[in-house]
This record gives sequence, C-alpha cells and structure tokens, in this order.
Amino acid sequence: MHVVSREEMRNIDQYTITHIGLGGPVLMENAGRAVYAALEPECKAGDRICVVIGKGNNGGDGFVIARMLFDSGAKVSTWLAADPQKISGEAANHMRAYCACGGTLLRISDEPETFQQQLDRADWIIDALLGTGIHGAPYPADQQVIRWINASKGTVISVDLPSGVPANGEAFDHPAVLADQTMTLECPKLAQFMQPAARHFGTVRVLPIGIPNKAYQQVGVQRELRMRSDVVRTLPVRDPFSHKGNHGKGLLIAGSKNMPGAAFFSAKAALRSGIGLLKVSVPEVIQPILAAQLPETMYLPRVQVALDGASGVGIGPGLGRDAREEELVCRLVEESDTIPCVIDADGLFHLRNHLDLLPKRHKPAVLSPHPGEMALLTHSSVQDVERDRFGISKAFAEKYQVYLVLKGKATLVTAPDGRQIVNPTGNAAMAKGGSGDVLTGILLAFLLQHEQMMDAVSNAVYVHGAAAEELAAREHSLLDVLASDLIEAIPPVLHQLYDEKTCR
Ligand SMILES: NC(=O)C1=CN([C@@H]2O[C@H](COP(=O)(O)OP(=O)(O)OC[C@H]3O[C@@H](n4cnc5c(N)ncnc54)[C@H](O)[C@@H]3O)[C@@H](O)[C@H]2O)[C@@H](O)CC1
Ligand SMILES: [K+]
Repeated sequence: MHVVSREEMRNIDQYTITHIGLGGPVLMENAGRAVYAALEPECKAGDRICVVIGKGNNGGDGFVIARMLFDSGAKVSTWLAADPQKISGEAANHMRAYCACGGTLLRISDEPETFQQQLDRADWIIDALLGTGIHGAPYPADQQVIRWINASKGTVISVDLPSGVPANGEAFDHPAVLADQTMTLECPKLAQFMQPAARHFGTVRVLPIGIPNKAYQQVGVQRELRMRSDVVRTLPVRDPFSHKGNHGKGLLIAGSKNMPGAAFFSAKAALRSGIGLLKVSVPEVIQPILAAQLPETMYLPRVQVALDGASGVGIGPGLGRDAREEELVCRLVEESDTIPCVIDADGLFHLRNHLDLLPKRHKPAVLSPHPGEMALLTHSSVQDVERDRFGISKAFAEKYQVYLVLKGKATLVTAPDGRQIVNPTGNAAMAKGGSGDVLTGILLAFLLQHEQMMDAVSNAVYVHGAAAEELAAREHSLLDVLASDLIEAIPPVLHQLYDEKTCR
C-alpha cells in the first residue's frame, strides 16, 4: 500500500481522471460509497448522524455520504460550511444529486445555534469539511466549525483527513478536528505518520476508491506501508538440508562494563531470529556473566576483534562512548565493506564524524538511529528530525548510501535509492531501554538470511514491533514489557507468520 504526499495524491487523481478516463464524479462516488459502506454496519437504527460539508471535493465526498444515508432512511442532517453558489465542479454535481433525491441542505452560517444543538445530539459526526486541498490554517469560520466538532460528544468520523490537518504532516498550531476514526481514501497520507498531525487521526481505515496501479506507476510513488502479506511473502524459507553455516556467521561488537545487558539483548534476539552462528565481542570483565546467561554464543575478547570469517557484523549496542572504541568502529565499518553491517546506539555516536566511510562500502551499511541519534548524525535537533522524518531520511540514505532505520511510532526504513517503507507494528511498550538492542540483533540475523536487504530490514522492524503487540495483547500492559520479554515474543510472532506462509 502506497503512502503519498498531497501533491502525489493530486497527480494520481488527475492521471486517473484524464488519462485513464475514470472521471472525478466516479472517484467521488466511489469515495462516498466506500465511507458509507464502512459506516453503515456500525450505526444502529435511529442513530442521529450529522454530516458537515466544506466547499471543496472533500465536501463532495460528504454529499455522496449524505445522499446514501438519506436514501437508507437514516436520521441525517446535512450542514454546509460554505455558500452553495461557490461549490463547483464534481462537488456541485453531487450537491445537486443529493438535493434532487430529496435531501435538505442547511447552512451553518444561517443557523449556528441549531447546528451546535444538532452536533451535541448527534451520535455520529461525519467530518467532510476539509481534506487534502487545504493551504495554511483553515479560514476563521472553518476553525469555529472545527472547534464545535471537537466539543461534541458523538463519534467523529473524518473523511480522508481530520479537517485542518495538513496532508504532508507539516507542524501546525491551528485548530484541527480530533477524529475518533479517519476513513482515509485510497492510500495513507504522510500526515498519518508525523507529529503533531498523527494524534488527530484516531483509528485509521484505508478505503480503496478504485484508482488503478497504472496511476501510481506513472506518478512514481516510492513510499509504501509494510503489509503483513509483504512480510509473509518475503520471509526466508529454510532449506531442509541446510546447516548452521548457511544461516549466517554473525559478529556482534556490543556491551561494556556498565552495559553488559545490551550485548545480551542483541545476541539473544539474533539467535531467536534464526542466525546460524554468533560470536559476541565484549570486554573480558563481562564475558563470564554473559557466558552464563547465553551459552549459545561464542565469545571474543574485545581486544582481539577481527572479522575472521564473519558474514555479517552488528556494532554498537552498549558499546560505551570511550574514545578508544571510535577507532574500532571505523576500522570495522571499513573492513566489513562486502558483508552486511548494522550500526546502532554508541556505534552511531563513534561514527558521527566519519560518515564519509559509508558511501565507500560495497555493501550498504544499515544504520538504526532513534530521533536523538539522527539529530546527532545530521547536526540538527530532534524537532528538526520529527518535522521532516521522510525528507531527512531520504536525503541521508541517498547521500551516505545506507539503509536507514529511523525509529519512532511509525519506524521509517529508507533504502540508498530513496525508496521508503513505513512500519505499521509496535506500541508504546517499546519505549524502554533495551528495545533498540533487540532490534539490532533481529536486523543482523535477518540480513544474513534474506535475499533482499530492504526485505530483511523491513521484516526485522515489523517483527520487532509485532513482538511488542503480541505481549500487550496477552498478559502484559504497555508499562511492564522488558527487552527480554520482547525477545521471548519473537518466537510466537515468527510462528504465526510462518504458519500464514505455509497456509498460502
Ligand atoms: N478527484 C479528486 O481529486 C478526488 C478528491 N477527493 C476528495 O477531495 C479532497 C481534496 O479536495 P480539494 O482539493 O477540493 O480540497 P478540500 O476539499 O480538501 O478543501 C479545500 C477547499 O477549501 C479551499 N481552501 C484552501 N485553503 C483553505 C483554508 N486554509 N481554509 C479553508 N479552505 C481552504 C480549497 O480551495 C478547496 O476548495 C480529498 O481530501 C478527498 O476527500 C475524493 O473525492 C476522490 C477524488
Ligand atoms: K475531512
């Protein structure tokens, strides 16, 4: 499923209308119908529904929804936030169709008190005020309508976007609808994955409106939401005649005197994610503790680190910020240039002034920063990173020729050629020390077992998030999940995914 910007969505719509010949009224009819079909099973007989309509095409979708509700005998009141004379194009066609079917139109500016009373009494409010076409803050009259919608008690369903939210997710401080549910048309918009916009969406349902694939190809959308079916399709199939050497010989350089756990989390996660052989390089002082906890790995004293036949390297979790490690990190990034190399946490810290090593590698490295580390790498602030997650990731991945995993609520994976994949799994239980170390281990293991790096990285991020969801769905809460719990949730997640793979 594609993730689009405002401009891409407009171009996709335009291509569909002008080159494919599916006219705007058809798409609008499909959009309204899709929302009605999703809403209808949720509504009880006698529920009061208030449809709020703006002057653009988002309002046009609203007219279709209002017509279908009216025709079905629902208790619908249809309120217009604009002068009907100023409604044009396809929206005007659908306004006329609604009226020709016997529907009544009320103007908010004529009866603001009645509007507020009806909003207050409504069980459902359909927000078709503003969609992707808005520029800047909503006009003052629309802002007032948005405030009234937000003060109402009914369930707010936003059509395409919560009104007032900019589709590209730019930061804003004007009023915008706080939806209970957003029925996104055709494909998710960038705003759904950015702050503060994302908080306005409520739960999201994506409703297809019949745009053919050709339109996406022509517009050249390079962003996708990772679907479970993508993960199931691309997970590696284990050859029954394989041996441990076929599934990767990983070398993990992690842990320090004060952070032995990080090495443990990454190593165990890699083992739980299928790596064939794993060697962990830690300072000698912590080796006995780890060896007792994780007898499945081999150990290599930190002072003797050498690739020594490894087919993949993970560098950084709990490494510490001692200046001596900087030289080690740089050396390994250079020496491992033909094999997968994951760099995280303190590995990123040590690499921050040596990023020029990255584009020289034959095999692109994988960097997995959280927004704070990304700010460090780009000499910016966390706010700058969050303001433009998609743009900053793309520029960085292309410049340094890396796979970049920018962590966050919707972790974003960017390939060296600029392709991007948004991860849908995960929850706030992962907001705890150690979670990132687990991801490093899954990344390392998956990179050594998948054919395509983008699949390996995207699947690792997906499984990591799915492990947190698995825990929260069963005996855990969002508060109590530990990194070690995440690791133990990898098996049921993989079990389920492979079950789905064999069922197909
Ligand atoms: N053919 C198409 O393009 C389709 C569009 N669809 C719907 O159309 C929406 C986009 O429609 P539009 O581009 O007409 O725009 P919107 O309906 O999002 O509304 C914006 C309208 O208000 C005006 N406006 C601009 N800035 C404003 C501001 N700051 N405050 C208030 N009004 C402002 C715009 O000129 C436009 O008329 C989508 O979100 C989707 O719901 C769907 O019906 C599918 C087909
Ligand atoms: K809307």
